Amino acid sequence: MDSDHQEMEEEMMHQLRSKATELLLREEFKESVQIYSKFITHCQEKLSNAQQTSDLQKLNKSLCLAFSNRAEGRFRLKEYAEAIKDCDQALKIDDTHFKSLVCKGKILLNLNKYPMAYDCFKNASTDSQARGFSENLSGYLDLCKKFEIQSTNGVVDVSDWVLSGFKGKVPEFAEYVGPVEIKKSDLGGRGLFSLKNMDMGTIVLVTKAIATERGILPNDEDCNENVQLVMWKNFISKVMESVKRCDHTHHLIRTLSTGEDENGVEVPNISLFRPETEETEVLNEKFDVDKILNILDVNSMVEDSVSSKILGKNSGYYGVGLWVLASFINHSCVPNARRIHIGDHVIIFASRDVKAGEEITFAYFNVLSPLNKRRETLMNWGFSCACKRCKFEDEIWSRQEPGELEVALEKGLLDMGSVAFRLEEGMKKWVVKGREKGYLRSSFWEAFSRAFESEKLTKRWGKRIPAMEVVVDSIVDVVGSDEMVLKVLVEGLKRSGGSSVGRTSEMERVMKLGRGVYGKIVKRQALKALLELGTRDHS
Ligand SMILES: C[S@@+](CC[C@H](N)C(=O)[O-])C[C@H]1O[C@@H](n2cnc3c(N)ncnc32)[C@H](O)[C@@H]1O
Repeated sequence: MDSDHQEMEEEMMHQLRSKATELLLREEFKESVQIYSKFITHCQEKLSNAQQTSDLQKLNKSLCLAFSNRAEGRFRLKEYAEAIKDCDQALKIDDTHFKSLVCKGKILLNLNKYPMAYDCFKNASTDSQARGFSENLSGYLDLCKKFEIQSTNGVVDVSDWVLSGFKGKVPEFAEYVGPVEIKKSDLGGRGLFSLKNMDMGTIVLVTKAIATERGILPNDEDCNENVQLVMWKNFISKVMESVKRCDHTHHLIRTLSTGEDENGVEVPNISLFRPETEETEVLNEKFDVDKILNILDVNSMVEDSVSSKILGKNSGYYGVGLWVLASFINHSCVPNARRIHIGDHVIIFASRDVKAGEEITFAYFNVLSPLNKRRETLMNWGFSCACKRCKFEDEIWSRQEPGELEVALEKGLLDMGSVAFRLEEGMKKWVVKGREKGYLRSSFWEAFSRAFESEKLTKRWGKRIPAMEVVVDSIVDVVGSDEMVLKVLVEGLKRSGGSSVGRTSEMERVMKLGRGVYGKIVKRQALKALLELGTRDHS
């Protein structure tokens, strides 16, 4: 090659490298990655023809840096698998390359590979460049350790964030999969089952969304619908992007139900979802848009009311997302778990004591409502509920009176104390006993709550219907803790004043219920703050 040609080529490589770096700094990652790819191809060609050791060294150095920078660009584009490959290429040239070690650490942290990420940051920290590094390496090392512990014991504590009034960065969590397995469920398709006894508030799993879309909904109903539609479209695009970017995400999403042939579906092994599991390479799974749309239809979740109304968010807030493992949890009108959304994570926890072998379920909607109302709501979900409460109530509703009471409740035909009283009398006649009383009291909770909240109704019906504590305990025993029940209890406690002995036990009941509503994510003081916010917000 003549020297003119060589000079021209060197100039062209110099231009490419400068442009790619400039684009990276300007955070135009897609374009930067494209130009780095061109540069890398040229560099590799030159390398294969290079003879002199000094040329080889110079080219290898440039190539190493280019791989490392392309990895950074791909990392920022969330193309994690490709970004890791680039880091490995750079580290093959120089196994102590500082930038590549840090970048690989950050990618592994995002992929929930905490011990491997720790090793990368540890190796990087021994490099002389570590001292001048703007990002805090020891912070990353601490985070890896913290997440590793969290991913094994499932302990999450957001007390400081709650007590600060939700100021600062929204907490981040490690992925955690508790003692659970996926099995066929009597409710429909597959479900998540507990392998151990868990007490109220115990965290079952913590998992990050594949994608979310959030916004504030306007008050106007028509506008509101349009905004929701746009958000839904954006959400779908985000999911599709994630699927295209990552084969593993695609593979996980494809394990979810499309709503068809629920009984013929495969039961995936829970280890597929554990953060410590090595990802097996899944190649060439067909990208089927219709299938993914069906999956999103069945499995997307709207962020629930407690999280959206209380945890530092505005009213009118609306969030939709896809959390893959949580999507295996079936609905039940006798749920034993609840969810709370913080940032992109969903935390699932027991809302009452759960026995080993029990299916973990949560309520997809408000189950403190009567049978026909629940059925109406379920029409939007496209399935009919096969839970034991629905089966039991189906039989009870075959009599005339429960249906009439439901209409009276809905249309306000009777005063609410009267509805509660008639229900209690009816339960004697229909020989409803034990926990099943809790089913029906849950169905007519609105009548009870309004009777307990009104001085006039309490005066009139107080002696003829069971005490608030009795009703609350029987409801919590079957449907777990619920924020609406909690609110009535807290308000009652505030109203009553009562003797200090009585107050202590009532306070304990409130705190226990609070544990079931918020889970073990906060210590006592922060739980009290949440209880205060919860009652203010729902009033
Ligand atoms: C988010 S998925 C839950 C996991 C699903 N069973 C699976 O196998 O992937 C929701 C679907 O599960 C089924 N399902 C959930 N709860 C149910 C219930 N209580 N009764 C009947 N089917 C239920 C319905 O088909 C529903 O569309």
